[in-house]
Amino acid sequence: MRFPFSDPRGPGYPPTQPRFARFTPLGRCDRRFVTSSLELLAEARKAFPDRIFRMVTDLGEVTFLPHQLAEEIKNDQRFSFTTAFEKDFHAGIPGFETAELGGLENGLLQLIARKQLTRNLGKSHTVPSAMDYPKALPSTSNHPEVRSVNRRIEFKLLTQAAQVWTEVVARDRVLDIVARVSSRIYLGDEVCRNARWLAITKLYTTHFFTAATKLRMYPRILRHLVHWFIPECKLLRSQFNDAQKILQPIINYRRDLRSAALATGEPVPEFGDALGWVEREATAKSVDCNPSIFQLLLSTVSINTTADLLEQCMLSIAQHPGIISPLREEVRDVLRLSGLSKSSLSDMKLLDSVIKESQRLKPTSIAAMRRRVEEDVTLSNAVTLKRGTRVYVEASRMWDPSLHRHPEQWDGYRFLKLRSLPGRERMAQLASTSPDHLAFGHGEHACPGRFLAISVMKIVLCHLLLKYDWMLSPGTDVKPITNGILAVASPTARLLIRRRRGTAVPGMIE
Ligand code: HEM
Repeated sequence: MRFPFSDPRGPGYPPTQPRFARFTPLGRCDRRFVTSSLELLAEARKAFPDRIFRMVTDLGEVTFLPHQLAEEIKNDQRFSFTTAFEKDFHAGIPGFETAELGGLENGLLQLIARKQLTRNLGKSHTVPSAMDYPKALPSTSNHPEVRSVNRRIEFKLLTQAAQVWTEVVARDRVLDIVARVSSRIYLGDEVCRNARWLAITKLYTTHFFTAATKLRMYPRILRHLVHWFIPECKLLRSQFNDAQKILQPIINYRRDLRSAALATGEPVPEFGDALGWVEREATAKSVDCNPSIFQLLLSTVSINTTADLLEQCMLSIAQHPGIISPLREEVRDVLRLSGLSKSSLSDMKLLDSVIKESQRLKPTSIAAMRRRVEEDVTLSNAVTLKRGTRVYVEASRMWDPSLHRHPEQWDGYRFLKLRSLPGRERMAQLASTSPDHLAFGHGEHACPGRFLAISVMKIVLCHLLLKYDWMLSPGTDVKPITNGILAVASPTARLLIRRRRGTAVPGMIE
């Protein structure tokens, strides 16, 4: 496999004025003609190994810390994730309401992600739990309960059941599945099949990032005015209004039910989804929270990130078809033994390794731990970072030859093998974070939704591996795209997919 971060426009593309224009080791050097942000970061790292350097980026000037400092800053309150997010995503400007809540000051989102979403993975109102049904029921797709579960959760890549090869755009199909599954968890049965909501939840994040980037091209002082005229910002506002129109009646209905129950002394209904949890937690903490904004924020942090890694994983598997049989074998063995449950998902160690390896080569961001320095800080290497400095930590350990053998190659067994080394078992797991693997961040702000994302990805992959064959469409472009700090799986990659015969496995929904 080629190193995936090469310029998506292909070799020989003429050097352009890059988004990242120059880097300076705290003010010394200047560089101009580099073709991609990834190459520029790599050059800077080579020039200043293990040192701090600065770059001008689409976010303004950013200071990059070497991975050695990740541990030092990871829980330091003077490095704020909140203000970095607010400033980068225009909190306070209409349409960017999620950036305000994204400030995450009230901690509601972290709380829901950490406490409710992770803890309730095994309960009946969440999608993963829905897989527990078949365990307790005869494993036949004709059983009415199984059929109803099947209707509620659709893991279909193809609408038709035909066993013929059909070409699909990987991104579209994967995003579809993740949006449906996530909406089922976040909003319950009422909304998860609402086509208008699904369209919003799939597109909002892309519009959010595009609009934010466009707006950043204007001086901060003008942004409160110009956003009214930027088409992407208009689109964001209209999506926000549409989301409110869809969600508010449900929110009102639930509130009415609760008030009626309180008035009549009946038990107050509990709603086992994120819409219900956030209302309850906000009341308990006495904080204001607009549930529609909360849902959009949840979509922003979770749906595209999960779909992106899932797509990258499917593409990697398609590029290495030798891994498919061992994966199917592992999934089948685990399901036969213990059905689909939270603990059986952790027994799928090869699957875990395959996803982690796909993430290692193409994380969602080429640098990690976005923070803003809130007061002057002198680091252990005697460098002082001034208040207001925007900081990232270098993620290059994931491709470091001193850490990984042939780091440029995809090896689905890499992290499985690492598990067998004394002292490395925990670090080799997909959910673990460390300065060597920063794809979920690290420290206090490390992604609290990763346990949910991992379960969702594993469940979807179990279904896909057992029910479908897939391979790359001839000539399709699988190269990821890097845009500034972001890296996304190829948005145009096409797969050939077909339904498999005779895939019934005990403990698995047909
Ligand atoms: C494969 C999927 C995902 C990836 C790759 C991912 C990645 C990340 C990363 C890199 C961070 C920043 C960490 C840091 O700076 O130290 C983050 C933060 C966060 N993520 Fe995720 N994420 C994913 C899925 C999810 C899901 C499903 C949820 C929610 C259900 C979620 C909720 C959050 C929240 C709330 C934060 C902010 C944490 C804080 O401020 O303390 N993420 N994520």
